[in-house]
Amino acid sequence: MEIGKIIKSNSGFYDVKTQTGQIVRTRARGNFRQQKIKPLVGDIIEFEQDYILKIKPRKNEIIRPLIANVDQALIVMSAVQPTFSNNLLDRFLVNLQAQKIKPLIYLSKTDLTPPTDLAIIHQQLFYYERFGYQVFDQQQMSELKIALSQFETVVTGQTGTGKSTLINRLLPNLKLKTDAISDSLHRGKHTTRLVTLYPFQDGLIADTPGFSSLKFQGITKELLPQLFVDFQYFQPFCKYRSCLHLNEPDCAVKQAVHEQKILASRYDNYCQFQEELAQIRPVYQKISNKKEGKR
Ligand SMILES: Nc1nc2c(ncn2[C@@H]2O[C@H](COP(=O)(O)OP(=O)(O)OP(=O)(O)O)[C@@H](O)[C@H]2O)c(=O)[nH]1
Ligand SMILES: [Zn+2]
Repeated sequence: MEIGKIIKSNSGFYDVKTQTGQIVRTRARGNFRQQKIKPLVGDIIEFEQDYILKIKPRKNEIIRPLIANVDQALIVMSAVQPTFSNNLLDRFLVNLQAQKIKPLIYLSKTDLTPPTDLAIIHQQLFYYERFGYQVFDQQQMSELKIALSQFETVVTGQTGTGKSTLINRLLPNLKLKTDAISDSLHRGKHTTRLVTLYPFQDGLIADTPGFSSLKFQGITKELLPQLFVDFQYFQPFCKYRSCLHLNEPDCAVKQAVHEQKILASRYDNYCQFQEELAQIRPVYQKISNKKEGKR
């Protein structure tokens, strides 16, 4: 029996990276299908003679793309084309943290950005760094490589920000490595979005399809404040323990915004996200009303 990690799947075949770094191809036995369990890219498995015996419990499972056991996500934000958006960045941060995935930030296209615009973006990103987020750009490729070298990382970001460009820089031989299973097989009519984990040093990297919008998943209005890491420093000083930092009196978070200790855009984005969450709430209310009616 051997242990490995699925790095690619196609039509019932799974390419597995073993503990010694070899890539071998396996299949799932019928009993997985009977149990309606589908091995996912990222799964840690026990296998024997080309067959998967057991899938280890997953740390997490993300849907787009379908992938398991993600440690961290590298958010590729372009400075221009598309224009840098702190709103989108905050959206990514909140969503990733809700899924217990550590976010890292990469700023692309700095070479295309006028110096004054770039300075404004750097100033904003400096704020994020102060609150513990790692930020990289083309100047910090070696630091980025270290941050990626031990983990399973998904590269995410808006369409056209430069995810593939970055991955190609990190993995110049990628073309060779993707040949394990022919990519042409992936282009069937009914295929779900398939994903591949590319070995990078002792870690693995996955490219993800670009997003144009990002909806909140599994986030409630009570959880949202906890996902704003900078708010955590001030929250204990709010009058109410359950303060949502909206209309409550004596709110330390709002005071910190006023004193410019919290970036104004962070608070604006927070309020906007709360509004968005409030709009999807009636669905939950309907369900709970029904339940009450039954009692
Ligand atoms: N000048 C410059 N161009 C870049 C940089 N990064 C990406 N590009 C260009 O931006 C365009 C989009 O880059 P991609 O790497 O395809 O972007 P992507 O995020 O993978 O896009 P999707 O696959 O649509 O999600 C390409 O024309 C790249 O050459 C950069 O740092 N500097
Ligand atoms: Zn408050």
